[in-house]
Amino acid sequence: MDLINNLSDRLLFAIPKKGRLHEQCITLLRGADINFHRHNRLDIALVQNLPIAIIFLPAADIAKYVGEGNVDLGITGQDMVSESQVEDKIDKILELGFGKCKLQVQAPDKGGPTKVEELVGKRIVTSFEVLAGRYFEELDKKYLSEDERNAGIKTKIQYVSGSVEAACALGLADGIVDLVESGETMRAAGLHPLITILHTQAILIRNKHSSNPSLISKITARIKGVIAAQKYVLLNYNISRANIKEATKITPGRQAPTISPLENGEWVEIQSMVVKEEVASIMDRLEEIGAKDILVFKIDNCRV
Ligand SMILES: Nc1ncnc2c1ncn2[C@@H]1O[C@H](COP(=O)(O)OP(=O)(O)OP(=O)(O)O)[C@@H](O)[C@H]1O
Ligand SMILES: O=P(O)(O)OC[C@H]1O[C@H](OP(=O)(O)OP(=O)(O)O)[C@H](O)[C@@H]1O
Repeated sequence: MDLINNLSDRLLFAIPKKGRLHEQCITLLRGADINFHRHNRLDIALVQNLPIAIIFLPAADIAKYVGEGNVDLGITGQDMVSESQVEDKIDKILELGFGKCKLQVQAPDKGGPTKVEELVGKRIVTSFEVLAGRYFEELDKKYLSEDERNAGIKTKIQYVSGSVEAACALGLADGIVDLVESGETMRAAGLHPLITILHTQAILIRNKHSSNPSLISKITARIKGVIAAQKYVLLNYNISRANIKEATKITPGRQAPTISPLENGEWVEIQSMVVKEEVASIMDRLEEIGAKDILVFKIDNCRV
């Protein structure tokens, strides 16, 4: 198939071709019924049921491509958007709730600094040279004297593309700036955090001037539905009429709970969406007020 000639009428939607965000992006698109087949090693896949082409790119490049308008829509980390300095060229459509982590300044446990200002004038290694550079430029202004600055002293930021955590052990750096989620990689490298520069998660972005806003709205609504379905479960239980007020305080629902009478007249059935992470404690509280037959249902997809 002539892929390139097939792209002209399609909305171009970039997702990370590998790495931390890749699998979740694929799951999200599948859940949104955006169907495509990626041929072996090809970085472009045509969507079969919508006029969209999925473009597989390094997460680090997606913000730049969307910002420049080479692609219309993309999923990448907020960190990549800030690092690429394209915030004025893109619209952030939606936070996606995965890829959550922090960009932190880190230093060696043994003999390393305990405060970030101790790194001023020293060597920092990072893949985030813009964000790290901006952060330490401010610290330099604050903590270096005018004489020191006039003498050309400043914190040195060196870019590496990966394995940033090895830099201190290799003698290349006094501190690093890198992403931390569980902290396992940091601890394994004998490092500790000094300060958080940025909180990040995966986001859906569009170019400010991208065409086909109605298709973008449709994709956004579908993705929102998948995210909400992952976040909520449906709770169903029976409760005596006397306890309806108390029960609806515990499960108010998104708009309001659905309350249906049971045949015996004294009891009702209540149905309500609840946040998945809170379901166990909500069930405990419902039991305490006498709820029976509490059932939890997974939501496959929804529009809220
Ligand atoms: N440990 C993590 N936990 C959650 N999200 C992360 C983590 N590490 C990175 N991310 C998010 O995923 C994005 C891509 O990071 P990743 O390390 O996968 O990038 P990559 O360098 O393109 O991939 P690779 O390391 O395979 O070359 C980051 O910009 C960040 O938003
Ligand atoms: O706090 P943790 O849960 O240990 O995660 C942090 C690690 O995850 C990312 O790297 P990744 O594993 O994606 O590989 P990379 O070094 O190739 O970017 C990041 O660069 C850290 O190294």
